[in-house]
Amino acid sequence: MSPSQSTPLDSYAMACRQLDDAAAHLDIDPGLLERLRLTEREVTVNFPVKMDDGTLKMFTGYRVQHNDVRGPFKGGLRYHPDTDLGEVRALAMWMTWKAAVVNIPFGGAKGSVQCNPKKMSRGEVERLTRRFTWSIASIIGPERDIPAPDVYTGPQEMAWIMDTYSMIKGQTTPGVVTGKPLELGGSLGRFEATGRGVVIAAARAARHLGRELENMTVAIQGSGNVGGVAARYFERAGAKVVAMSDSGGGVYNPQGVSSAKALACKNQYSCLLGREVAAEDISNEELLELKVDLLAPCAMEGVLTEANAAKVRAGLVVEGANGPTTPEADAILADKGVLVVPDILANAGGVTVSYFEWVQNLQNLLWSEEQIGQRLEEIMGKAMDEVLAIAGEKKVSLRTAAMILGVNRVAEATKLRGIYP
Ligand SMILES: NC(=O)c1ccc[n+]([C@@H]2O[C@H](COP(=O)([O-])OP(=O)(O)OC[C@H]3O[C@@H](n4cnc5c(N)ncnc54)[C@H](O)[C@@H]3O)[C@@H](O)[C@H]2O)c1
Repeated sequence: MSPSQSTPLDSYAMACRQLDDAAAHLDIDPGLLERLRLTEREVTVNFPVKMDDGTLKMFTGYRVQHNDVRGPFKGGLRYHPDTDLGEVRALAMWMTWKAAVVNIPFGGAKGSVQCNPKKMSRGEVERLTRRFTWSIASIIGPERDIPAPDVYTGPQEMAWIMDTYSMIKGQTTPGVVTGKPLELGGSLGRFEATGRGVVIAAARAARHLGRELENMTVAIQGSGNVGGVAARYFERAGAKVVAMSDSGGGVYNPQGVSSAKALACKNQYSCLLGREVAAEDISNEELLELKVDLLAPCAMEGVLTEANAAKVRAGLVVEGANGPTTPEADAILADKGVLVVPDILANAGGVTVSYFEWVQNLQNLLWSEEQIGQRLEEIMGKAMDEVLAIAGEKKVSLRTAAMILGVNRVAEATKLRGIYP
């Protein structure tokens, strides 16, 4: 497998390009660089699910394990009709660097199933989740590879994974997944962790620009786990959320959009409606080009591209989503003087509190919400400081600086371990 063989959706090529940009600042042996570029294991499974109407339907799922040199593989599980192996490879690689940037002893992995859960019943999603878990059970486990929620999966899917895995093993094994419901060993603060971390990163970045979040205007793409929670925390920090969106489009009001109302609307109608939240309806494309202080893409990858980056009017972009900015867009934004806080730093709150959840599961401990919040602030704050220092010293973007920090940690750990057998 090489970057040139990656799929037309160029997430993996994009991830490799970011790796090369960082490697240019590091003294890495070419063989080692090749090792870091390649994934360690890629599993594709085709599996049957009995649908509600009695028919049998085949689904395809992936689990890609990029690197476990610093600790067990770790990464989310996505349910999406457009997912493919190239996307999952990239997402797995980004997980490796992300865990290293926040200095947490995990490697990187990712999984996905090609499906549209919005068009499936709860029973169908449960059967799909359980059969997929069964199909990959031999390569996951609390000391091996620990999935977590990602796009269109959440605590309920994690509960089914935990239950299926526990049944296979003959013993209750909460540590096999993170992002579980609290009743099953989930951690306080895990649901909020990624969105909360986005706001911690945004606050530090704003301060770096000589500003505070208070009164800053914010546009958020995506109002799921990451975007929805980030909106609440931005409001708590005194920022004014003026636009939010989901896959169907967005809403905008320069005087502010109440995140509580927007999320209630989404709950009731499964979409955002301007008339319900006293705002104007806008498209996702328009949201990205709004005149705001801060733009937080919190949905899918590849939304800021060569085609629209020049039209971004925000001075600060904080990436809640993984891979929302292509390398071409990165260059355009840098030229315009837009500060981009990269995904592997900005959304690392999720993996950080996942680590807390895993540690609590392995030790049968329960930490308080206060402990979790405090440790999250410390870890995210330290990573932000380290990345800002590298960016200043080497005169590189925050993305390249974060990659330098993460890749170097993985490279050093790899050298120390050596090759066996
Ligand atoms: N959940 C986590 O802990 C976590 C951690 C780190 C990074 N991420 C990343 O954050 C992003 C969002 O994940 P999530 O967990 O919030 O998922 P989610 O399923 O909870 O929410 C996804 C949101 O994106 C919207 N969306 C989907 N397709 C869209 C499109 N084409 N245009 C605009 N909006 C669209 C959906 O309507 C929804 O509001 C993904 O890139 C994911 O990999 C998630």
